[in-house]
Amino acid sequence: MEFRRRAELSLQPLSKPPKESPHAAESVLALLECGPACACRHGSGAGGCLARTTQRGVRVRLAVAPVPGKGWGVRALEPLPRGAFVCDYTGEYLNTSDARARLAAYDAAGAGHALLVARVVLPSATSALRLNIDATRRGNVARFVNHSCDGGNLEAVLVMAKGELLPRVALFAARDIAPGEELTFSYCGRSKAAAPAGGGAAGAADRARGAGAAAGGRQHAFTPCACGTPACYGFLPSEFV
Ligand SMILES: C[S@@+](CC[C@H](N)C(=O)[O-])C[C@H]1O[C@@H](n2cnc3c(N)ncnc32)[C@H](O)[C@@H]1O
Repeated sequence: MEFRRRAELSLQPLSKPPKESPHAAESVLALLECGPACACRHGSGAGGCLARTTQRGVRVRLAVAPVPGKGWGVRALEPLPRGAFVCDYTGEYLNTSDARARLAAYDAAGAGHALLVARVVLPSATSALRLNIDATRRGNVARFVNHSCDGGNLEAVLVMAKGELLPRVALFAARDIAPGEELTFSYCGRSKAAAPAGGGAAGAADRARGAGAAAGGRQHAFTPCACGTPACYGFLPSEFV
C-alpha cells in the first residue's frame, strides 16, 4: 500500500459552496493500491498481495439502524481500530450532466440522496477529474453513513488501483471506534473543527488523514443537522448547482 501526494482529492458538494460556507471542502491524499495491471496475486492468503486493502469487501461487522433525526444510519458492531478499512463508497458512476439531472429530480422529490462528488486534481494541476458516484439507487452500506460537522469518525480516501480506469472512494476509521458508535464523516471534507492526526502511526486513515467527503445530503434549502457535535453548524452542507 502506498500513499503519495500524486493527486489531490476534494470531495465536495456538486458545486462549490460559497467561500464563506463553513462546509468548505479540502484536499486530501490518495491511496494507491495494486490492481489488474499488477503481476501480484489478489488474496489475503499466503502469497497474496497486501496492497489491496479496499478490494476484499467489507470485513467488519456493521449495522444499519434508525438514528434519531437522521433517518437510517450505520453503527459499528465491533471495535474498529484507527486506520481500519470500513467500506467502499459504491454506487453508479455518472457523468456530470446526468448527475445534475438526478440532483434536480431528487430536489423536486424533496428527498435526501447519496450522490457523492469528488474532484481529483490531476498532476498538471490545471484540470481535474470529477467523479459523481450516486449510491441513492444502487450502493452498499456506505450510502447510509450520515454527516457529522466535526468530521466524524470516518475518513474518506481516494483509492487508485493500477489498471483500474476510475478511482474509487473508501471509508476508513479515523480513530478508534467502539462497538455501538454511529459511523459518520463530513460530507464536505475535513472539518476545520476536526483535529487532524499526525502521520506517525501505521494505517491507511492515519496517512490519508484529511480526506474530505461529500456524500448525499444535497439539500436545496438548509436542512437541520442532527449530528449533535459541539462543532455543529446547524445545517447540512448545501449545494448550489
Ligand atoms: C447518504 S444519506 C445517509 C442515510 C440516510 N440517513 C438515510 O436514511 O437514507 C444522506 C441523507 O441522510 C440525512 N442526514 C445525513 N446526515 C444527517 C445529519 N447529520 N442530520 C440530519 N440528517 C442527516 C439527510 O437526509 C441526507 O440527505
